[in-house]
Amino acid sequence: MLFAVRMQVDLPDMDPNARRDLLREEREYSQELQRGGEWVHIWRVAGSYANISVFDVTDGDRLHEILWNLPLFPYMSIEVTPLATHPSDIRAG
Ligand SMILES: O=C(O)CC1=CCC(=O)O1
Repeated sequence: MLFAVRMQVDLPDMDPNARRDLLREEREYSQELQRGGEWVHIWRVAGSYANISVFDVTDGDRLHEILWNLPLFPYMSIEVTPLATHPSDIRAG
């Protein structure tokens, strides 16, 4: 199942080393899922500390598990949009 996910990040003031470590953990976690094929796209939302990502996962439970375990999850607002095939998509056959 494909899902589009918008993640808005709102980090509180924190120790600079803790912030650096947190962002490194987030990048490593995200890149591992990208290499595994479940995190298909990640795009920065221009002008905002947010991203729009596309996930290809078995079901909503798996997406929830991925999002819940994001190191930045406590500092994010997340919107999930399930995706379906568009009838005008020339690749859909
Ligand atoms: O910077 C962001 O948009 C938050 C984020 C999610 C995965 C990642 O590597 O950064």
